[in-house]
Amino acid sequence: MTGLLPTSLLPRSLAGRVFAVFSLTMVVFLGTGMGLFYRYQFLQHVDETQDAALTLVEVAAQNIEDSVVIGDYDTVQRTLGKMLFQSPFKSAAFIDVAGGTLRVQAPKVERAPAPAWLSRLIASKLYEVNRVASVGGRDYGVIRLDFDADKIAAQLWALVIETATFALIAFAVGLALMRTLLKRWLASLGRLHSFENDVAAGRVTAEAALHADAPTEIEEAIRAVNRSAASLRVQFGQRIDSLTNSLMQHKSAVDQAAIVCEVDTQGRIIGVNELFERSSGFARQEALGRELLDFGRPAGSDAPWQPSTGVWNGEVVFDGRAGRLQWYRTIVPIFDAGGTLERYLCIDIDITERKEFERAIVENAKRQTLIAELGRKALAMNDLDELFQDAAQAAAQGLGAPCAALFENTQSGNAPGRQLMVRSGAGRLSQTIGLQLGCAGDPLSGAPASGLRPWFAPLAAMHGLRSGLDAGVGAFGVLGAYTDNGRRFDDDDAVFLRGIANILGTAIERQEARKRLTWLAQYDSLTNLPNRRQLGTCLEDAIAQAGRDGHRAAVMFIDLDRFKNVNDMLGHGAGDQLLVQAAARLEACARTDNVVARLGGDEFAVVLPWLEGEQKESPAAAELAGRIVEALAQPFHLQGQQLFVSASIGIAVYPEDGSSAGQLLKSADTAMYGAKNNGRNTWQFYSAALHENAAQRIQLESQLRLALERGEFLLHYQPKLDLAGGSISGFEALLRWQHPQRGLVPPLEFISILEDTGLILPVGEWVIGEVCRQLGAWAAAGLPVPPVAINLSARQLQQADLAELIERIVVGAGVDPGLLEFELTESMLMVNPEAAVAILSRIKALGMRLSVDDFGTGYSSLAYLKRFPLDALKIDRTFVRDLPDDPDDAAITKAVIRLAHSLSLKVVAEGVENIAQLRELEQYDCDEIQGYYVSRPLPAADCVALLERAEQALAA
Ligand SMILES: Nc1nc2c(ncn2[C@@H]2O[C@@H]3COP(=O)(O)O[C@H]4[C@@H](O)[C@H](n5cnc6c(=O)[nH]c(N)nc65)O[C@@H]4COP(=O)(O)O[C@H]3[C@H]2O)c(=O)[nH]1
Repeated sequence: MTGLLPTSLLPRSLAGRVFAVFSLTMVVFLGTGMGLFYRYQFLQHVDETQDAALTLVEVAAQNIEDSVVIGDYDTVQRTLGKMLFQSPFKSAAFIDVAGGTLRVQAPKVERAPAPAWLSRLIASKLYEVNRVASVGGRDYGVIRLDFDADKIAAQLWALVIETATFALIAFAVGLALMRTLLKRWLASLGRLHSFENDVAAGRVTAEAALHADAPTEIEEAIRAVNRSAASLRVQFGQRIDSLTNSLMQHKSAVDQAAIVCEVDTQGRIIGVNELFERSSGFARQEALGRELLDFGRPAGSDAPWQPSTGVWNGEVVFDGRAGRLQWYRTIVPIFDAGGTLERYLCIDIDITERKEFERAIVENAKRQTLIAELGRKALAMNDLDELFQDAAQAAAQGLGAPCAALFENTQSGNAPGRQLMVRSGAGRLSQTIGLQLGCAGDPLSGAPASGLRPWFAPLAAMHGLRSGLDAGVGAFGVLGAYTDNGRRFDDDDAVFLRGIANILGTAIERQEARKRLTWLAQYDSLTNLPNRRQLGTCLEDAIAQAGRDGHRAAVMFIDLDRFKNVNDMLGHGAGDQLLVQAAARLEACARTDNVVARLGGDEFAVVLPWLEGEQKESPAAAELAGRIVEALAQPFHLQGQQLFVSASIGIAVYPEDGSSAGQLLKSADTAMYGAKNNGRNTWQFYSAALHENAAQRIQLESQLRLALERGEFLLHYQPKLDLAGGSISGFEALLRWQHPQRGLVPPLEFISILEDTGLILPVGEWVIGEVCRQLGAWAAAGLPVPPVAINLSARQLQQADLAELIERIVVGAGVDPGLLEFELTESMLMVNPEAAVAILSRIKALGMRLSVDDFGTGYSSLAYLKRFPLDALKIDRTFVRDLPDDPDDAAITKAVIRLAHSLSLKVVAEGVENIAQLRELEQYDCDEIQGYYVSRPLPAADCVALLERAEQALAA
């Protein structure tokens, strides 16, 4: 309908619209219906009027025909008059044939006038009625009726008015009814408005009311509205719940994370959260009503917050109950719905720790810079006083203290009542340098780190200092920083001060180390004697002096004999003690102008800068050397034991034996070797011949290096005689060197060189292999194969895998291990007894025998030797040599044999050269002998005859 009618023409309300449309429809229908009705009525009325007029004129004609005939025109007139009564005619006339007209007018009737147009319309539709009055075929005249159109129109119009009035009334009643019903039906819809009001008023649970007789559509619509409202209520309820929940969580989160307070428009606190209370230390009741500015003034140069409509951000600081606090503050104005400022929300984040951390970082960086700078100075600076001054300054600066000082411990040792002296100072304490302070006990005990030490009390009183922090600078003293405001120093302060103190300590240590290094560069730390370098300088000086003055100077090279044995047996501690004692004896022997030095190891030297007399071999030098030899030959007392070491001394004289310190020392060394070769415990002046010997030794060394690969080594075998059975009980393999020029060289000339150069290891391995090979050859020749003893050197015993090496060689050669015996010296065993026991036990476990060689020349402790898995011991030939005449040797030999037997060891006497010795040893119950009396060492080939004889003896 709204498409058909412009909506602007329609009323806004539904009722109005329905009413308007209904009215319009009714008007159209009524208008159309009544129009058609009137038209029909009009036409029918015209027709009926026309017909009635015809009938009437017929009746009238019949009634008047007789009268006409008779000329009774009164009757005619009456008849016509009757006919006009209540007729639609205006007039009736009888016109006789002569044209006379009898006209009767219809009486006037008052009627409501009809519109002229209707009269005109009716007049146009009706035609006048004429009837000829004839009687008996003769026409007497014409009866004519004239219609009264106005009258007819008035009648019709009255009808129209009447029906229209009725229709209008009916229409009005219909409209009124409809309006009432519509209003009633739409009243339900109208209630939606009150529902809306309810909702608007917050009564969200209200429902739109339903009218009992409400039309179905409206009922459905209201139900739909109620359903939608219910659904919306549920949805909004959930949404509101969710929002409420979310809001609560946000609030809780904010309350957890931030310090929140609400402030009224005047800047007074009207609410605080728990965190506010906790952080500030102020209870809610205390905070409420107070100015927000009481809880935070801008930390920097920012203007303080003032109530305004803008957001304020900034850092604030205030003194909380638990200390100074720093918060980052955001103040947000809150407006009501109308845009009026309602209050402020103030959110603070506690940045105290962060600020403190930042401050600590900056502070720390400053301190690190100070420490780094001081460290750099400490490295570069040699002047400790300047460094001390810088350290005191740095301590004061880094700690923000007005003064600091370094106190030096001026009393050594642990004596009670130490003294501390102000060594350097910064600030007020810079005037107290040199001041002596009494200090009972440890300078770092007696007061808390942040307080004042008792010993500092006088200075504190003097300068009004109330607190301090100090740190020990090693054994040197104490570094302290002091304030006059009673400030408490914290751990970081202590760490910083310790850092400064450590730098000082390190610098002091470094300088001491430097001094010590300088000293060590010139002196021997063990004996405190000048070292080789210092000796060289002294000797150079002496040479220069002697050269200038034209006199002689000399240097002695002193080597302790058998020092290595002491070292090996009693350990390096004992060796060191021996060296210290020896050094003391040397100094005691030397004259004041002599310089006694230690060259290293067991080597010493004495510089004699001034030699009197013409002789090169100065009696004074000889006399000093003799004194030294004698002094060092005296027993040393170490670890409760009496030990004997002797000395071999070589003397070289300037200018004859060398023109430089190096040459002279070398000559003295050569002479010392000469003394050693002369049987040790003696001295020797340098000579060209000695030099020759030393040169020979060097030459031998290089030749020995090639001897093994050139196959220049060979073995001789010296038999051993079993005294009880009188048979050959075995051989000892003895190394020989077939020198291309010198012929057969005995081992004493080269074994020590082999040992010194380490060549003894491959050569020793070769000896074991060669003995195995020889045993195999003798066995292959069908000879009775005797056991063969092999000498092991100390260097070989130092090989941890010696037993495995021997096993490999013996197993490789396929020799019975029981045919092998190894000879070791006592001193070898004592170098590292634990390792020796382990190695020897493994060798023993392989089935080989072990014996101790040269017994009696070393430590001769049978009890000690019990620890080793030994089978036999060989009495050194020095004890056998003077048998039977020397009662001491006889007694020693007898005792050794008895003791050895008591330990189940066999005894072999070495160096038996005559029958007397043999008989004596027989009496002592000696088991076996070895010596030239039985046989000299023989080449392997010569042994065959011996073995054959033995075989024959066995056969006999
Ligand atoms: N005056 C005298 N001397 C006698 C008599 N009977 C034997 N001798 C000598 O005494 C030495 C015995 O060997 P040693 O005590 O083990 O002493 C040996 C041993 O310590 C060492 N030596 C020899 N061969 C080897 C070897 O293969 N390896 C190692 N490491 N040392 C060896 O060389 C040292 C000397 O060996 P040699 O010169 O062969 O000297 C041998 C031998 O010729 C005698 O009645 N009177």
